[in-house]
Amino acid sequence: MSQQTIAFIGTGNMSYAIIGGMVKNGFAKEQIIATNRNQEKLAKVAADFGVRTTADNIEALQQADIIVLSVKPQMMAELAQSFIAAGVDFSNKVFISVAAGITVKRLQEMLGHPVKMVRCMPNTPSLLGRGVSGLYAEGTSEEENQFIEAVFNSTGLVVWVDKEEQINDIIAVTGSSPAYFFLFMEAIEQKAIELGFNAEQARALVQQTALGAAEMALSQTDISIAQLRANVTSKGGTTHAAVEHLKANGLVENVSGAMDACIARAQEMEQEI
Ligand SMILES: NC(=O)C1=CN([C@@H]2O[C@H](COP(=O)(O)OP(=O)(O)OC[C@H]3O[C@@H](n4cnc5c(N)ncnc54)[C@H](O)[C@@H]3O)[C@@H](O)[C@H]2O)C=CC1
Ligand SMILES: O=C(O)[C@@H]1CCC=N1
Repeated sequence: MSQQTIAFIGTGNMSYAIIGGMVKNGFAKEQIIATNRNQEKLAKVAADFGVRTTADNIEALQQADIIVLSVKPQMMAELAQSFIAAGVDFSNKVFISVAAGITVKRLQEMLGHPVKMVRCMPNTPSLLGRGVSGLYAEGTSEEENQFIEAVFNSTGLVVWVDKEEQINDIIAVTGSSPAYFFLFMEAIEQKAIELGFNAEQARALVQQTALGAAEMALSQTDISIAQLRANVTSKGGTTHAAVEHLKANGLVENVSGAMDACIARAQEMEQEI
């Protein structure tokens, strides 16, 4: 299994990050094929990682044992159709879809076969080896799952889920959530500028504080996140005033509502695509 060839079809942001992690973690470059319609993007992947590249999806499909479907959800049906039209026997290959909002059943319908299918929900910090990937498998062997786990371990933390619908929960908790943190950072950055810091200072201040807070959580897992917050919050002090304002204005309920909206959108996409 370790010598399997893996093809990334539609190597954009997400697959670029996964390939980067694999190469850094000792997967053979010859084992990895990246495709894209866009030659510039392909040239970047080739230059950065030295993996095999091609604009021909069918060539990659033929040569690989594992196919990572990594185009936008709305492009998936057209891609699957082109696989069928090429007349390649792919019924024994393992497919991994990183697309949000397309079920295994729907992917199999698109491909016209009950192929072995893994759904993966990664996130963009995978680029730095700090990602989280949720995995759900149907029809794969233990050996295949181990290989796939090793692939995604090279980009960060891996969590398997037993039920497919939990992939939508993973989207809310880790797939989309880097954007929630970025929004919070943007809000602090914007206010810092309003307070008179220049743009460069505001960016430096917010990113260093976010990194410091994340590293404190990472390095002190024996202390709850609530306690880490309490440790900043002096009784009757400034942090207390700020945190109470956020709470009174519904921050916690808002985050919960945002995550529900994320899951609802994934479910809606399952009906649309
Ligand atoms: N960006 C994110 O944070 C996450 C994205 N995803 C999923 O990953 C998938 C890809 O997302 P991104 O990488 O952000 O998108 P992206 O747009 O950066 O990458 C997709 C790439 O596919 C190429 N492409 C489109 N059709 C093609 C075709 N027929 N043949 C070859 N190449 C083709 C495009 O040129 C593009 O570079 C989506 O399905 C999304 O749901 C999953 C988790 C997180
Ligand atoms: O926004 C999206 O639909 C994708 C899935 C998770 C992150 N980006």
